[in-house]
Amino acid sequence: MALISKGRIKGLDLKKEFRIRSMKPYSSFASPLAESLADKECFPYDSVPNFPVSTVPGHRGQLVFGLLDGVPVMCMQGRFHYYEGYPICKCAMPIRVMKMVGINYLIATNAAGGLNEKYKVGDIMIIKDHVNFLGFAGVNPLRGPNDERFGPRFPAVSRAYDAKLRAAAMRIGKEMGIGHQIQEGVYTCLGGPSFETVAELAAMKILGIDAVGMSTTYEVIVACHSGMTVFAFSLITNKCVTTYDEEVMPNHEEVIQTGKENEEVLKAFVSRIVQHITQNS
Ligand SMILES: O=P(O)(O)O[C@@H]1C[C@H](O)[C@@H](CO)O1
Ligand SMILES: Nc1nc2[nH]cnc2c(=O)[nH]1
Repeated sequence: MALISKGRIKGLDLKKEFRIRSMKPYSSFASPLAESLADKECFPYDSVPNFPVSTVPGHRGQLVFGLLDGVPVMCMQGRFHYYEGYPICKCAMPIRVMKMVGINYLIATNAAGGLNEKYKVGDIMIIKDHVNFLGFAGVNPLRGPNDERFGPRFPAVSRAYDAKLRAAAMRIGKEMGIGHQIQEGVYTCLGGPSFETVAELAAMKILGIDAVGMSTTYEVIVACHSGMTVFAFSLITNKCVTTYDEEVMPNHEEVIQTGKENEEVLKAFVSRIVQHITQNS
C-alpha cells in the first residue's frame, strides 16, 4: 500500500506511458483494508497495459485507489513474485507506477515464516533490514539499463527502512495494546515457491535472519532507488520448520489462515501508521 502525495516524477507522463485512460474502474474487494477505503476506484491488473497478472491463490489482482480515513492511498490487492515466472523488474514494476502517480511513501507488508525462536505465529515483525538472497545471484530489479528519471545507477540501500517510521510503529503498536505482538527484525526474500529446507534455515539463522518470505525486497529496492520513504512489516504466519522430526510441514493454507485471523488488527495498525505519516510530513 502506498500514500499518494503531490509532486509527480518529472518527465514521466503516466497516462502516456501506461495508457491509463484505458483502465476500466472495477469494484470487487478481497482485503478489509481496501474494502474500507472511501471513494474507491479499482483497476484489475489485466486492464492495465503491460501489467503482470497475479497467479497466487489468495492474491487478488487489482489496484485500488481511495481514501483511508481521509488520506488518499493506492493499494495493490495481490503482488507479483519471482516464482510466478516474471522477471524481477516486472515484479517490482507497480512500485514505479506508484512513483509516477505521485506516491512518496510505501508501506509494504508480507506473510513470512518466523525463524527467530522468540517469534510466535501472529506476531508483527517491523522490518529493519533485509538480506536479498536473489540479489546474491544477480537477480536485482535494477539490473539492466538504469532509468535516470527514477534514480541513480548505484543506489545505497543501507537505510532502506525508515528509522523514524519504525520507531513510530513500535509506539503505535504499544498504544493499540499489541506491544507484545510487535517485533523488529531482518527479513529475507527467497525465490520460492518451495519452502525452505532445514539446512537452509540453519544457514540463515547464522546470518542473523529473523523471518523468511518470498517478496518485498525487490519492491523496497525499487522504492528506495526512486527516493520513496519505506515502512515494511511481516506478519509471522507460521514458524519455520527447523528440525527433521516436526510433524507439521510449512503450507500455504496456514499462511492464508493466519492472515485472515489477523486482518482486523493489521488494518487498524496500517491505518494508524498512515495517520501518523500524514500528521508528520
Ligand atoms: O506476498 P507474500 O510475500 O506476502 O506471500 C507469501 C509468499 C508466498 O507468496 C506465500 C507463501 O505461502 O506467502
Ligand atoms: N519462504 C517462505 N515464505 C513464507 N511465506 C509465509 N511463510 C513462509 C515461509 O515459511 N517461508
